[in-house]
Amino acid sequence: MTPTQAPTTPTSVDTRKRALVTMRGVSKQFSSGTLALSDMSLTVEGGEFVSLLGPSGCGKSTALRIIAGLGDVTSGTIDWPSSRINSKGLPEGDISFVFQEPTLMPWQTVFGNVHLPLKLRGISKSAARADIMAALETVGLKDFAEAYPRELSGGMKMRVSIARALVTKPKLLLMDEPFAALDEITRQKLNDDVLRLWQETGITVIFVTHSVFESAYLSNRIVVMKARPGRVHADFPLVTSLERDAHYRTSEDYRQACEKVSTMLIEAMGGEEH
Ligand SMILES: Nc1ncnc2c1ncn2[C@@H]1O[C@H](COP(=O)(O)OP(=O)(O)OP(=O)(O)O)[C@@H](O)[C@H]1O
Repeated sequence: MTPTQAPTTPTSVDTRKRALVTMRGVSKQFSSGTLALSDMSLTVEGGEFVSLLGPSGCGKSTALRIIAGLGDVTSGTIDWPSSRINSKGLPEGDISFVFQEPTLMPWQTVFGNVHLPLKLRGISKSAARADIMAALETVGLKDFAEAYPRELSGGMKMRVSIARALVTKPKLLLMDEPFAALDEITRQKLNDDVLRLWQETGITVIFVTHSVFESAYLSNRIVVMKARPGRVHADFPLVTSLERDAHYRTSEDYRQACEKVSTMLIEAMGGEEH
């Protein structure tokens, strides 16, 4: 993947697939007493790119972690209708998580960092080499395999983190504000990278962001959550016949998409502009 090429139109991807994951009436109360989610229901279909937005603290990360099996529900269910379930109650085939911080091991090279998920499964570096190099090529970092994290920019570190998430060839990629700490130009480049990745692999993406602009650029579906306790406030597709590229950012379709997301977000916050 070359970061300078513009991705083709996401709407050309066939999203009329079966439900991949369904949250039904999910509530989550932490031991501190905080009710983070209340009766949240959401179905994500295979091949979708869903952005999850909402007021700060409305439970976006909690929802993502619950989908990833990183936290229990207090009530409700998470179903994987089109997958076989393993002994941990998770679907066979991988779910990968990309966090806001790249969380790389500083003492390991880029290659070693991307190897980690395969190493944890007992796969040696030599056996994993082809998959690691393919993941690095996907994010445009093939030539940096032997570099250490300290030698990389913030955007490159995030690319390594994405490569590490992709190396297991997951069917679901969960991204929790992955680009929030990056400068605007790097963020836009990584947006294009992720779009291209989504189109090339057919992976399903659930992407948490605070950015109306980012969600309107990336997604083919937007889910806006209400203020805590979180649940779905608005859920709508974003359809355009345009390529998502620099021209799209100045188009009427994009302006309308931003306006709609923004309006729903203000509604979800209780109707006031913050
Ligand atoms: N481990 C935890 N223990 C107790 N409370 C928690 C825990 N994790 C999150 N919370 C609380 O649950 C609520 C939802 O948090 P969460 O991080 O899911 O929200 P968010 O929408 O992702 O927030 P932000 O947009 O600010 O990142 C918050 O009030 C938070 O303080």
